[in-house]
Amino acid sequence: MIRAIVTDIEGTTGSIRFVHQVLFPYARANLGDFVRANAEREDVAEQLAATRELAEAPAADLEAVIAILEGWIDADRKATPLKALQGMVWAQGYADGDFTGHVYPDAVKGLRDWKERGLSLYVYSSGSIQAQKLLFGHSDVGDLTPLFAGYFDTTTGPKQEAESYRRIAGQLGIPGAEILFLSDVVAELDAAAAAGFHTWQLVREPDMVTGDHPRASRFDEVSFSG
Ligand SMILES: CSCCC(=O)C(=O)COP(=O)(O)O
Ligand SMILES: [Mg+2]
Repeated sequence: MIRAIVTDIEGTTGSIRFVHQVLFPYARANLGDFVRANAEREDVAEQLAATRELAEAPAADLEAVIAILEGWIDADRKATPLKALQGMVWAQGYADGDFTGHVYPDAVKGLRDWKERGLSLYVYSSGSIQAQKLLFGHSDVGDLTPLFAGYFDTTTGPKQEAESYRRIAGQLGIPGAEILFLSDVVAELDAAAAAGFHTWQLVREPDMVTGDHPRASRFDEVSFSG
């Protein structure tokens, strides 16, 4: 019996294209100037220090740290300090109306239906919690944040490690066997399944790697008891 649903974002609730062709290029174009202008801000300084530590570059000056972060964007590295800074940069883009968060119409309907059925909905993305709230708060169809009971990011752990899902279940106070995890990435689904979660893979693009998880191309194809 499923009581809670935890969903990935990129490739699951929204398109990979939006993340890679809108969000990441916006961050790539604006992160340097944002960091230069806000390096003294406490939350920014904290992430710059975390970047130096993760990159094992304690003596890196500001320009060197920016170069490290830009390299991580190019490599799509899910590094927690980069994700935190990207969220801060995207805030400006959403505020200026440069873009809205892409959410598939079937995902909007599915999430609304599941919430109406009494399920608790959560997000687990490599994007920071701030970035998740921005995307759903400024979505193509308006503010979807009232749908969600909570958010998890890589501060809980990497998405491809079972321990991260055990932590999520622990924080929710719900056994993994009563939680459904949705993602497009098999390694994430494998990790969730290893923690006892139910899983469905969203296969929204051609030629995607698939595994041993039930597959759906839309949220209304996802079925479970609960
Ligand atoms: C929160 S929107 C930006 C998504 C992002 O930065 C990312 O790396 C995609 O991660 P996901 O875990 O949603 O596939
Ligand atoms: Mg994904």
